[in-house]
Amino acid sequence: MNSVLVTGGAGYIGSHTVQQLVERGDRVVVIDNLSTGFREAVRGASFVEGNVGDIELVSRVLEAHRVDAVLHFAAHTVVPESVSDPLKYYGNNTGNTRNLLACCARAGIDKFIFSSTAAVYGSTEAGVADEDTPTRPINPYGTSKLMSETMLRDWCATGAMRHVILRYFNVAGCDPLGRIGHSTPQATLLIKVACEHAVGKRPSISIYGTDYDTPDGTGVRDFIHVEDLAAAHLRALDHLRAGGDCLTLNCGYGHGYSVREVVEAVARAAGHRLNVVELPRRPGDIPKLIARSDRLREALGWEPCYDDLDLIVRTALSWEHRLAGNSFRAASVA
Ligand SMILES: NC(=O)c1ccc[n+]([C@@H]2O[C@H](COP(=O)([O-])OP(=O)(O)OC[C@H]3O[C@@H](n4cnc5c(N)ncnc54)[C@H](O)[C@@H]3O)[C@@H](O)[C@H]2O)c1
Ligand SMILES: O=c1ccn([C@@H]2O[C@H](COP(=O)(O)OP(=O)(O)O[C@H]3O[C@H](CO)[C@H](O)[C@H](O)[C@H]3O)[C@@H](O)[C@H]2O)c(=O)[nH]1
Repeated sequence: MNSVLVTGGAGYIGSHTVQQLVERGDRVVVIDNLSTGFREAVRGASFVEGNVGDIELVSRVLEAHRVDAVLHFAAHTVVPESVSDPLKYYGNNTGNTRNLLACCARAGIDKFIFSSTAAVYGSTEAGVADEDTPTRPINPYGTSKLMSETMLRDWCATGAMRHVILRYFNVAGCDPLGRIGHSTPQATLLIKVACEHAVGKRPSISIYGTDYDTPDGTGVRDFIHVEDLAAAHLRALDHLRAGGDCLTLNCGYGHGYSVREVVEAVARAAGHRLNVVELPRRPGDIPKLIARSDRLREALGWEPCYDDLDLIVRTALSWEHRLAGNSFRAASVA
């Protein structure tokens, strides 16, 4: 039986996808250097610790596990860090993706699913993006991902490979059964940070900017539950295995919530007030970004199961309690 290679499978989104693949009976091998991932998050799959840019190592794994498709999650993901250290991002996100593609070429692998980001769009006029919206990233993280997209399309144009590029919007929430979650150290993402405050790991939650041209003055984002996003990867894999064409797809629900609404949802889930500090806008933030995600639904037959802010927040908070060693309602959050 062939295997799927999942790079970055010990990380937040990769581990949820590995779990779904394993649960439905796919054979999976993970390569992860554990720079931000966790060995114990990889359950039921083979695990190889190493760098996805290491051509010899990756080539050995592709051959030994008879890999027929690659899901490429491994990357650095912190936007402000990409501004202060852009070469780190071009090296890991773009350079290492090039090496991985070279290994696939050598091994004759013809199916590739790539973790891209809504950050490739930058600031859009109406705060909404479909896949044909011009890509104008405003930070090196977004550019490093866009460069990988271009490289992948160019390689696929030779006929050697077919791809699905998934552009994730704001990913949040955790496995509703509490087996794995979002453990990234020094997290900066809103729902994770707010939940860390709710369990007492941080003294407050900051709202960056209350003067945007949005209904309540705070930023608006399209939050997608990690389980729905993982499910989109499985459908993308099936699409490629069935001989489907190359696709670029937004991954979001098509509607958004404001930062203030998110903070209120976390307070509701926690059952107590939060210490909210209102601060000026965070440099580089855009007011609003919502996905048009009709193409994902039409091309892959994907339908969300967790499109509910309170549910997203409850699963995230439940995991945060587990990390903090508190008792929690893991099995009942869904
Ligand atoms: N979290 C989000 O909201 C979001 C949004 C858009 C896109 N993405 C993309 O999704 C993917 C996964 O992100 P995540 O949130 O799960 O982050 P994460 O940091 O939890 O996962 C990344 C994983 O890749 C591993 N890794 C990094 N560089 C590696 C290398 N050179 N070799 C081997 N392993 C390496 C890390 O150890 C980690 O396990 C990334 O490509 C990211 O750019 C995430
Ligand atoms: O402590 C916080 C954290 C965030 N925010 C606000 O919450 C919103 C969302 O911010 P996040 O940092 O959670 O997410 P971003 O929208 O900045 O970016 C995320 O989603 C992008 C896609 O849209 C990229 O994929 C990127 O990798 C990922 O960091 C923004 O208005 C931000 O200012 C706060 O007010 N306080």
